[in-house]
Amino acid sequence: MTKKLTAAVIGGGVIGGGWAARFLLNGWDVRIFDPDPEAERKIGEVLGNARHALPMLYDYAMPAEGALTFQETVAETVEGADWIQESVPERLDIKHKVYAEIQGACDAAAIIGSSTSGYKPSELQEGAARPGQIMVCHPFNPVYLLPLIEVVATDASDAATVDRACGMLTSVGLYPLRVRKEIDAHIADRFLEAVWREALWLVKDGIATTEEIDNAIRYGFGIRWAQMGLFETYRVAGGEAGMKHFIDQFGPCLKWPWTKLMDVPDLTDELAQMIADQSDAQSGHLTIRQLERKRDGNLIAMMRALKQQGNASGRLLNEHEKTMRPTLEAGTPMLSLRRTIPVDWTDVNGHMNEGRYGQIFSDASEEVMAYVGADDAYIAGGLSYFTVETTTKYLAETHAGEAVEVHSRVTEGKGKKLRCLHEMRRASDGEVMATCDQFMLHVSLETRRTCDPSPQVQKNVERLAALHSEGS
Ligand SMILES: NC(=O)C1=CN([C@@H]2O[C@H](COP(=O)(O)OP(=O)(O)OC[C@H]3O[C@@H](n4cnc5c(N)ncnc54)[C@H](O)[C@@H]3O)[C@@H](O)[C@H]2O)C=CC1
Ligand SMILES: C[N+](C)(C)CC(=O)CC(=O)[O-]
Repeated sequence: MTKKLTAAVIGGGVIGGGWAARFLLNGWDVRIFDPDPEAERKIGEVLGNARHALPMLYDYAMPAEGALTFQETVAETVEGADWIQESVPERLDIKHKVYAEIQGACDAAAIIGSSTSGYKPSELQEGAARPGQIMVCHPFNPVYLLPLIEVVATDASDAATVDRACGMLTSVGLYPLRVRKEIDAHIADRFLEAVWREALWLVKDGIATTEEIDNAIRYGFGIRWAQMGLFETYRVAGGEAGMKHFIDQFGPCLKWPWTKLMDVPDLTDELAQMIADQSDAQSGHLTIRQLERKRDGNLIAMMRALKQQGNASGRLLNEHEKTMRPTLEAGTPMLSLRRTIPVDWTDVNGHMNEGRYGQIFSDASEEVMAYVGADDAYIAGGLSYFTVETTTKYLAETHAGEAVEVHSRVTEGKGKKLRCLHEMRRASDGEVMATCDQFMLHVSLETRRTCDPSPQVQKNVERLAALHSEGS
């Protein structure tokens, strides 16, 4: 059995709360220290969002949540922890003080990651008892959904420890991007700063409002960036001649006055007020919590689309999900599927579309098939089952964010025939929400006609049918 891991989160604001949720929902125990008397409430709200959102990304149930505790001191928070994530305000003096407290009580083998947006790891390590223990692990908001973590180490860092840190990040569904050389603001924040600077000029110069700038991003290049990034996108934009042609064509523009480059507009009270007023006009009708929910729903739908395509962050989700696939156990009925209903499965009536029930019962039957030996390798060998008839009953409404379980029984299993009765139940109270009587026939994938299963699969199906008829 693998050891249950413990994370210590120091600073539980926007980012610390997101880290806590990411670890907790992946089954780690989490201890938090934050002197803010409101911290528990604020983290509770972030956790509420995360519990609703993160499980929707996956087609299997996530591990059981870890235990969450709030501590009174840094020392009791970090003692014995495997991972310590510092997310205190972006001030070097505060960070140094916190590292001294952390290193006075934590294990020497623990990872200390800093969420810093801009400091170099060598700056963080200055004056530390064990400098090599501290590395930048820079996340993106919301940490519970966005996978990128920029990992930046120094010559004082032990390479094996950095590798171990990256492995631990991967195990909770994150994407550690190793930054080769330390630099202010790592990689991604340099882009964000450049874009932000340009946007401030466009508002100040009266060229565009905050809403128009957001539209320029979300209706255009913002969608492209999520799937191909910058260089692959521009390679395609070069046409058949690719990147070289793109550079020949657009290279000269770099010298034209298209951007303000390093100029920073004076953030006067007047400019700050103008931006705040435009932002209020654009989004002031929604609370921050409502905007967070809207953001999370959009992110989930987009990432699930990439998951289906197996690209970018979607490929990472597919890899991570493999670690969640359960091993079925024979029972009457057998628990064939556990999952959360994603936001993109609902329809005009605000509940799960009937087509998705078909998906759920089909996924459940694939798990039963795999259990009896008709697994991926068997199918790759040219044999499988096809569904020829289903009768589905819809008994209760199913909503996005609800966790459901499918319990399956083999009600007929002879020769080419395999019949299952599936019940989809709400995980929280066991209420049966839908049933599906599914009749399948064994087929050859070469002839696309029925044929007998392999002797082993036939034996397994018969055994399961006998077991399930006893218990029914
Ligand atoms: N907000 C963002 O978009 C992002 C922020 N970051 C980085 O994450 C870090 C934290 O930023 P946010 O969460 O946005 O700030 P925040 O202001 O939301 O949270 C900071 C938290 O630290 C707590 N704190 C203050 N002194 C402390 C101490 N001595 N010990 C423990 N907790 C203490 C505060 O009470 C507060 O809850 C910064 O280094 C920032 O650069 C990284 C990625 C994105
Ligand atoms: C604005 N910011 C520098 C704090 C942004 C980040 O660090 C990353 C993010 O989530 O955008």
